[in-house]
Amino acid sequence: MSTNYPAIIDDDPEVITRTRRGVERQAPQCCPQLTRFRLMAALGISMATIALLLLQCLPSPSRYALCCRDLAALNRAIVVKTIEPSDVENGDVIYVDAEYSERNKGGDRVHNKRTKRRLPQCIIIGVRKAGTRALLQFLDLHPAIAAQKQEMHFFDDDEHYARGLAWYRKRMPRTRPEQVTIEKTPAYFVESAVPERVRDMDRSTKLLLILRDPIERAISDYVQIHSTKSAMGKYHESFDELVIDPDTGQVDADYRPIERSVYHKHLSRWLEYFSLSQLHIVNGENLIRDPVAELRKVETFLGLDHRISAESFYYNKTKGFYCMRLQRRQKCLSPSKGRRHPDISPTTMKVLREFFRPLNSKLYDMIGVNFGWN
Ligand SMILES: Nc1ncnc2c1ncn2[C@@H]1O[C@H](COP(=O)(O)OS(=O)(=O)O)[C@@H](OP(=O)(O)O)[C@H]1O
Repeated sequence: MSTNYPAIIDDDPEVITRTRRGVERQAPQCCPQLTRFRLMAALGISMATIALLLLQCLPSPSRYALCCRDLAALNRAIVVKTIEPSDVENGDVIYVDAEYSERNKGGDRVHNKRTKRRLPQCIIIGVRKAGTRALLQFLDLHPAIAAQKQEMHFFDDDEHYARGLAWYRKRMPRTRPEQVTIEKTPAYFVESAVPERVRDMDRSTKLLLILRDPIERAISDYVQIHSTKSAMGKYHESFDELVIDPDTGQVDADYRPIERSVYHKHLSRWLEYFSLSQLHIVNGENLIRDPVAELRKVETFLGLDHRISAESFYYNKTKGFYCMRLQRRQKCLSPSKGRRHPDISPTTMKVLREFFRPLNSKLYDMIGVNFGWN
């Protein structure tokens, strides 16, 4: 059964502007009166809140000191919240309009006594190029989820790991006790030291793994590498050249984009340290087609209420993907997500299908789910 998304299936009028923090997209400034009205309203609400706090401050000197601290925090929050969207920093997200009224879920800026930084109870372990960013951003719509938007590379990078769990914890967002902290680093899935290290942090950690047709994923991986090399002015062979060994005419299983797509091999390492019940596998193709249905399964896995609804999404025709509709702005993933794939020769595709067929069967047997990729 497919989800009923809002009827508006439209493109966004966008202009690109450059800010202190990089490139972002803004809606054209067509309604200055509206902007002025919003500013006045925000000012009015701030003044009223300050007046209320001052009234509470009057009765006792100790409460006066406490209130001054609250007022200072409130002041900082007003400034910070209006100038910077924290998750623009990772370059993976494009804001379609200019308003930064981020939901104050964990009290990231105003430190509520009930919030603190916690180690992640859930980790998106991979797999690279399968939709890990979309999964993280979409889950972050849930009020009981707080995501670290930057990839931490804590468990796969020896230097980071040597800094210890306290270092890692300090990099997590502040959360209330009932919230789930999530981080995503797709490299975790394929790096051999990681499963044991995650188990050593907390054996009850919940793992999310998003998978996609291994051939499509390998092509996407190639496109990512190709675009980095092109940006550096370096020559890069075609996918066909890299993937097929010219001597044997067979798939080069050591080529990294292929090796990373051999899911059953990497997963078996994780299953030495975690039970299958601690792992939820997200279907990457379904997340593109019907995000809400796929996210519902994740909400259930995490033991959370179903709070992410179709109202939070709209289909962006230009991008060809669902984007997020927040309170007063819209947000798509960056252009590096959803790049055009090159044409692959039918011979290469045939060899790849034959290569992956038995490997996919091994994965299906391991997890008891058939993704129907072949
Ligand atoms: N809503 C939405 N918007 C844009 N892109 C989406 C979305 N949902 C899933 N995807 C797919 O995400 C693919 C990129 O995967 P990752 O985010 O895991 O890449 S990365 O490993 O973090 O670089 C990316 O792969 P390519 O299409 O090959 O670029 C997308 O297909």
